[in-house]
Amino acid sequence: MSFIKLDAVSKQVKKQTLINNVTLKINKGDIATFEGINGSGKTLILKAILGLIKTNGTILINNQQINIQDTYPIRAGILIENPSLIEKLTAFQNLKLLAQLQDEISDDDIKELLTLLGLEENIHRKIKYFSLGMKQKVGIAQALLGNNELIVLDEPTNALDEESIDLLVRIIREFKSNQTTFLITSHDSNFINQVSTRPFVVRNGAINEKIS
Ligand SMILES: Nc1ncnc2c1ncn2[C@@H]1O[C@H](COP(=O)(O)OP(=O)(O)OP(=O)(O)O)[C@@H](O)[C@H]1O
Repeated sequence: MSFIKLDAVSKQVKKQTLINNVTLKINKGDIATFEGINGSGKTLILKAILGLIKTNGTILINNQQINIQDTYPIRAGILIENPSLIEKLTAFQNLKLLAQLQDEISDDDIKELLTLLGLEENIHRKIKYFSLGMKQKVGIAQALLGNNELIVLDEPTNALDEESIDLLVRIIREFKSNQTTFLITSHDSNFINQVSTRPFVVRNGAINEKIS
């Protein structure tokens, strides 16, 4: 059984086709990547899979149909577009807010994750003093926090330097070994080549498997 299954998924707004008849299957533990130019439909496809936008067609997660008003059937960590952070709180406090929604995340887990992302010196610093790349790392930490079955990262390399991208590649590979499933959009083919186990190309809202 596929973990994520899309069958003839489409979205039209004012006669414009934004998602064009997408059919695909993703297995548990896959790192599925969606590569495409600006405006090709990468973010919309992630939003559709997460049940954040209404679409035609069928989206199944663990064989359960997704509807926008329903509770999402699995635990998912999400970074879509810009990280949503409270500027007057510290990196630790921002993650703590999220951790409180789940039972089993300790303060040490939060510190460990921020350290893993290279933010150990800034754990207790307010977000308003963070650079763009540092904010992006806290956004990535939000998505990685807890025991998520699915992690969705929309353009995670935005604002990251080369060294930080290498670090992110290592972290994603490490999570993959725990059978976590990733959906990642990027226009950085070098990054995609390093992490992807299921590369897709998005063009005008349509998706094709990337042939290497
Ligand atoms: N709510 C909406 N209503 C109408 N059009 C929309 C809406 N949201 C997105 N679009 C359009 O859908 C297309 C795909 O948008 P999407 O955000 O998925 O692109 P993307 O591939 O993620 O681009 P980028 O790399 O710039 O983030 C774009 O042409 C965008 O203008």
